[in-house]
Amino acid sequence: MLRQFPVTDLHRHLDGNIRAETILELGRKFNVALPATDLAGLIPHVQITKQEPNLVAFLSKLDWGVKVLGDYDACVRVAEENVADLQRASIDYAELRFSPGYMAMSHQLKPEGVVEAVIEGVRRGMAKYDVQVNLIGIMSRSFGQQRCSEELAACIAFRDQIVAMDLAGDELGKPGDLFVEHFARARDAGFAITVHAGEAAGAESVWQAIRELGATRIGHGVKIADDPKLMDYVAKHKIGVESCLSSNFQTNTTPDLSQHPLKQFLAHGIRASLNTDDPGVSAIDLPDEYRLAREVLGFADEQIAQLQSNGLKMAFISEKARQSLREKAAKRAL
Ligand SMILES: O=c1[nH]cnc2c1ncn2[C@@H]1O[C@H](CO)[C@@H](O)[C@H]1O
Ligand SMILES: [Zn+2]
Repeated sequence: MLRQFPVTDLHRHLDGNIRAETILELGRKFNVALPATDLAGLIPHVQITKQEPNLVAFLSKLDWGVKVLGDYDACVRVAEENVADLQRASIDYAELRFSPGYMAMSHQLKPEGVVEAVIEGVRRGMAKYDVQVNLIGIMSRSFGQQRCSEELAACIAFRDQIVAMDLAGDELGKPGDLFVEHFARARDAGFAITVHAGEAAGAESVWQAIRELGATRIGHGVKIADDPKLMDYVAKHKIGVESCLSSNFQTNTTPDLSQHPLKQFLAHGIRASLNTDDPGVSAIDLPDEYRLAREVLGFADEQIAQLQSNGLKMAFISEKARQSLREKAAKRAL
């Protein structure tokens, strides 16, 4: 990445970035029977070590991280550690997304309490580290409509501290049509909308997310490249595409990364940015993704700068905040 421009990560799951050491410690604390008692033994259960056959297999690697969240303090801790990790990855501004129901479910916590704890952890992290963070609430579609309603209600209860709502999880098993009412409520509450679409399912899922759910940004959107009309639409309407290279390889969405459509997106004038998805689970961070863009997609400085510029434009922040991020990066270049 180019240090003279702001570095953003707009698609980063806080609950897909729980450190393996923390999982071990919290597992001991809350008497959760983990599949291993040491780090080397645990890693294959909580990180991707080889390409997974599909999205759902990939997603199962996030489960141990949330199974050890035994109380609200544990949620505060992982949120604060997430902010520390941002600084380590040289990120200036991140949107951390999380699924309060998923984080709450193993120990019967309340989704509202999880939201409050995550806000507190991020607040503590921002007091310590030179990083700006906004939060995105996730509705985990895999657990159905009722659970998603509860997640939305928990986020609405903290409306002022969450910028957007997202839909994540099993895109094939739980299509977007099941969540039209949820997103109407989310938009009424004033949230911006980003939706995971065109990852496991096809271009029609992206059309649905834009037209029926009101998405102005799309998570992954790999399958946009299959539909020329959608390519034009996304470019014309400045729909932001949150690309995540390693994740797309590991979920088998893009079995050959050199064929990833990010290159076509940029060439078509689509506002696409580079992001991590689940850095802890994928065992990568943002600098690795920029390295892949150069080495596997052959990007030169011009395209790297475009990705960073798109990330800043897509961010769910005010113009004033955007400008202060630009100024911070420009100073660093002197
Ligand atoms: O790449 C992804 N695609 C779809 N859903 C995802 C991905 N990574 C994580 N989650 C989902 O997000 C929630 C936790 O934040 C969980 O529902 C998890 O399954
Ligand atoms: Zn994601």
